[in-house]
Amino acid sequence: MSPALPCAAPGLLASVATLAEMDTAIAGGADIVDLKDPAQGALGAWETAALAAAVARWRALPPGGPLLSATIGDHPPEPAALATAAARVAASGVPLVKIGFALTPANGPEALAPCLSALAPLARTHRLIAVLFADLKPDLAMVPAFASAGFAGVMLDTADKAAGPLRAHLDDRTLAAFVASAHMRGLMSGLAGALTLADTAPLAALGPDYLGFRGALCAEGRTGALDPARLAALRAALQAQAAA
Ligand SMILES: O=C[C@H](O)COP(=O)(O)O
Repeated sequence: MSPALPCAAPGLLASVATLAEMDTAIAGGADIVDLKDPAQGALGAWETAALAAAVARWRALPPGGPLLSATIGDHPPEPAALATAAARVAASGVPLVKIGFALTPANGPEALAPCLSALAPLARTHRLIAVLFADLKPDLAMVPAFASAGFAGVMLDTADKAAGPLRAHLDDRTLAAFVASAHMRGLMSGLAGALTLADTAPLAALGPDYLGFRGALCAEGRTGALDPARLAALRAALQAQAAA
């Protein structure tokens, strides 16, 4: 079974661009604080010094606080590129490292195998989360390969934030199958991709461990500032799912 987050409804992953936003996300009850620079792309990465500062701040929190994740940047599905970027982020001490695999029907399993081989040493020492992009139409039958490679979790997101939200690319039945496939293999599962408040109930019903948000947290688009009121509304919506 999945190393699920400590709540019945999905946890709330909040992507943050700065240390100040990290504090806001913690105060607002995020279950996973996700260090990501949205101005640098779908999985834009933080600089090394800022990552170190965030990890130090997270380690100083009292017990029972959120998990911490970080993205490694947008890279092609090439072994050296992914392994180098993932190693840099993992070296910061961040407990969850999110690695995007820009896989399409055309470059699926053939591209994935060498990437997973290159990441295997890191997967033995760190908790890696594979991110697949719904708008690239990846073959979701690849989920078991991440479990075999020692990953801790898989999530779906979108690469092109102008191309519509997650559920415009994959229907709920497919998303449910993705979540179930992850859980059958002991992988944490996450769903994201331009999600809004209206997505929380239908996606919570599919049983993922967490839902991820950036754009919905910002009043002026995902590269704008994180708005505590928007975070509070999403937090309340997920809590309502837990109570339902
Ligand atoms: O990991 C989650 C992402 O930050 C989601 O970003 P988004 O809501 O802008 O698509």
